[in-house]
Amino acid sequence: MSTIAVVPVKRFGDAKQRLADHIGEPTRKALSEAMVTDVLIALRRAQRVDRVIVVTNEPAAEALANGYDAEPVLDSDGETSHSSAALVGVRSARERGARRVLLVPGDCPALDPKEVDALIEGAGEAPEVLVIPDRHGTGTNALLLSPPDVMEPSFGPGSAARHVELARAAGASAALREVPSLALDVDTFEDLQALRDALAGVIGGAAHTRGMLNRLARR
Ligand SMILES: Nc1nc2c(ncn2[C@@H]2O[C@H](COP(=O)(O)OP(=O)(O)OP(=O)(O)O)[C@@H](O)[C@H]2O)c(=O)[nH]1
Ligand SMILES: C=C(OP(=O)(O)O)C(=O)O
Repeated sequence: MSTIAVVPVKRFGDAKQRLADHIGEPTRKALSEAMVTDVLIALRRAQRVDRVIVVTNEPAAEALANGYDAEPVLDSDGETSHSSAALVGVRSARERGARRVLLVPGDCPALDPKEVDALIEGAGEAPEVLVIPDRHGTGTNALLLSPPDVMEPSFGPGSAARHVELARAAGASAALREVPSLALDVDTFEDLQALRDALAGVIGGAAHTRGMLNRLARR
């Protein structure tokens, strides 16, 4: 069954506003770029992901997509939200024959290709939605949608429980699946610390983000 990963990426100049009190704009841009790079490298290594689509209006992210075997797709004008960018990607994935879509954020750089493969291998029969929560258990970091249009994503606070409800309302089976490397998105300065601690415990992966974290630690 063809699985396409969809990675929405905001313009780097607008991204990571919740880090603005701690990190200046040039470094935030560089960090965003490093994280997207690591996500694309991990997805390229995942054997169960047939194709990767990056939804973005950011020229640097478009270039990264081209460089890492992904396909850039333009977001709508004004990049209205994570959920609407995800929908743009789902539509493109369906046009390319996807039977399943994995929505992955560009700010989960610890992403482990083996965990991605295990998630996809463990998926059941469609219609099904698997919700991968953040480390707090309340937000959603990834969604595995089978078929891709089984429901519309609804990211934002409290989205893990909401996604389960929406899936069930659409007549699909729905479950939360904890995927450790997908729990670590970077929204806040505390998330950066949690990521740093987690990466210290594993060898390999997230090379670009590790470099940025080292730079930040030296400041
Ligand atoms: N293409 C696109 N991607 C988005 C949009 N909003 C969020 N994203 C992406 O969705 C993923 C999760 O986004 P957030 O966790 O909200 O990150 P963020 O918007 O950079 O962070 P804040 O500015 O602090 O809200 C990241 O990969 C973002 O780049 C959007 O409007 N368009
Ligand atoms: C990360 C989430 O949403 P947003 O990208 O809108 O912050 C979420 O739903 O947990």
